[in-house]
Amino acid sequence: EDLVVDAFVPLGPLHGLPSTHLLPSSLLFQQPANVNTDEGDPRRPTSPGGGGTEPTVNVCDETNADNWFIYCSGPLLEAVNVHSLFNDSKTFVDMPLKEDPKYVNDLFHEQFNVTVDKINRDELLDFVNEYFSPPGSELAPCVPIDWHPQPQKIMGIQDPDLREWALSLHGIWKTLCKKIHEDIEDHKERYSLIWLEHEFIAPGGRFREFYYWDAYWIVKGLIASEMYTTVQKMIENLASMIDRYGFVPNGGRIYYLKRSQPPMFSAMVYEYYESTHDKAFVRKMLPYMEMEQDFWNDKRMIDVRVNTGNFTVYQYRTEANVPRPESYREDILSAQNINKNDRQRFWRDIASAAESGWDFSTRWFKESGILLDIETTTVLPVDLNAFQCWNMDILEYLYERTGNKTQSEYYRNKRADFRDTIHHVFYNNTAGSWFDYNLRTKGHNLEFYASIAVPLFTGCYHSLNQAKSESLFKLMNESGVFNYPGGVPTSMNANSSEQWDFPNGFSNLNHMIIEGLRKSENAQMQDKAFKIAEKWVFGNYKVFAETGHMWEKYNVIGNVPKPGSGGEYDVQDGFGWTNGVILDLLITYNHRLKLPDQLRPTATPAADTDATDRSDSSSSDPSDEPAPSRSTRSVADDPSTTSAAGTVVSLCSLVLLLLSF
Ligand SMILES: OC[C@H]1O[C@H](O[C@H]2O[C@H](CO)[C@@H](O)[C@H](O)[C@H]2O)[C@H](O)[C@@H](O)[C@@H]1O
Repeated sequence: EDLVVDAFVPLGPLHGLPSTHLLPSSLLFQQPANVNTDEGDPRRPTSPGGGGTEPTVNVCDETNADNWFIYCSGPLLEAVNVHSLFNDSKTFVDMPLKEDPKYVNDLFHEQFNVTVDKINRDELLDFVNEYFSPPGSELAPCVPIDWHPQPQKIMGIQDPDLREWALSLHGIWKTLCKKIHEDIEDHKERYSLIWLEHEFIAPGGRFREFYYWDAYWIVKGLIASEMYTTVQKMIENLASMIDRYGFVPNGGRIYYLKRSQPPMFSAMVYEYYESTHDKAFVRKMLPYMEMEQDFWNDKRMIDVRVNTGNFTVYQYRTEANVPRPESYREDILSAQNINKNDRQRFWRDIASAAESGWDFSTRWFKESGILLDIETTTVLPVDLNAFQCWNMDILEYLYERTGNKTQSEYYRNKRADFRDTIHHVFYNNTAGSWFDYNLRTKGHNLEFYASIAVPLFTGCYHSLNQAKSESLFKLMNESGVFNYPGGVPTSMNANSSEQWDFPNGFSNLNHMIIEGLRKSENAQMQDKAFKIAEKWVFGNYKVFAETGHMWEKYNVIGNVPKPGSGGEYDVQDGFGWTNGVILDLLITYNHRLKLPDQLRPTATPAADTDATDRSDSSSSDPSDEPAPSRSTRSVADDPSTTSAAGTVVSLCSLVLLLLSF
């Protein structure tokens, strides 16, 4: 029954699923498009899949957005995805409305008074072109007011070629700077973008809005660029999110309103303070830091019983149990093999993985290692708890700096207790490291994930107990994760084809590992920190020299440099956290980092001599090639809209399928 009446959606390989899929009608709304959004209307949009056992919790609804029926759920969103108007599901939900949402919704219902499968695709595309503007058109480029061509710190980088490169990266802040058009403030209901007063640095590519945890590494880079006012503005933007919503959403769009991302707000305030000693600003931010703590304490804590007692820890767990609008088609397709009664749980675990920032990774999957077996809310994540431990530490420190002894002491005690909790729940004495804890298996996941190094980065262990950090180092060393030419991989799982797995290396994870080792008291670990920094910096440099871009993630294997791949969207360029990490490392090691001669711009390119990794890097799969950077185009011109040829193939498939019944 799933296959009867649908538009056909041939899609590329995704989450290890075969390459052609039909978007199953039984997962979608089974009602004419002619519904309205009034509470009392019995035909009011329900959740896709229906039939679930839980009440539907949409990612945005009438409680937090005036235009939820356009961007978060409903027949129009569904139709755009069923008919595959765009290659990337995120394109449509980022398109501003030209008229009021209710008006456009009513027009849509009038014009398409049929079930979604009967809608004519070309007419739908015309409709979208007529009533929506291109994604990103609500954002203006900007030059941050504190941008100077030659910041002192960057000019202090000793190696001339690395300094030149750092200046280029410093220049990219002007490309990634975004300012929301002023007139949007009076018409917020026409946008999925959440209004922000100040300009900000976006990650880049399809990520046009702010992203929460990305912002921490962007801030590190802005500090290297001596752009303290921009840092302040970015922090103020995030504080305004906490003020309005009680927490920082995953990103700056209304479809992110039911989930957060790793909590780095306090860490950004801390980094800003360490560079500026601006106590007045810290005093202003402390109430927001507290409010954010309330969110994580009230909404994201869970009790766990382990051998040594009962503890309460944090986990990633959103309430939303529907497909993510920015990945609507992907989530519908993935769910077709999930039992109807389990789909809401499945989508909640999907969105909870997105809250972790690790979307997606075998880290959240059962032993089978496939997305269909995702169980994010069964996992107690070591990195989140280590971040929270750091937040308590930062609160203690900043309260002390600003003269509030009582609160400082409160957080000192809280952090000391929580450090013990982390030990009891996450530390595995036999393996000598911290690991995620699984509530189903009642044990640690002993596979390597770069997240096990986060307690080292956040210093969440007794400072006198250096043996703990040394044994983590030993474990990582012995498991071979330091042996790859391009940096440390995210995991050692090579089978998932998810982006947060092998062979991808992410700059934020490599940065945390480097910083954790660098700040240790062990010379061998500090030396390893430098070696990883060299690999990461030189690998990024090579790829930049070759492609002219900084990428969201990198393939760490093989001497032929490559951007990363895998997951549900093309690798993106820009890229906020990548640039931030490189600038920070170039400043941290400004006297030590020396570009190898063969990488110098004047050098003849060296032949690739690495035979071991050649099989991976010489892949002839064209989809393996780095994706070209995207730019904003009108919808009609957008090459990402699916082709007429694709539709003909789809319709042929439909005829064949119907004949087979
Ligand atoms: O559209 C799919 C997902 O994209 C985002 O996740 C990825 O990019 C973010 C921005 O760089 C990054 O913070 C995250 O770690 C990446 O996995 C988004 O955050 C997800 O919520 C979204 O579903």
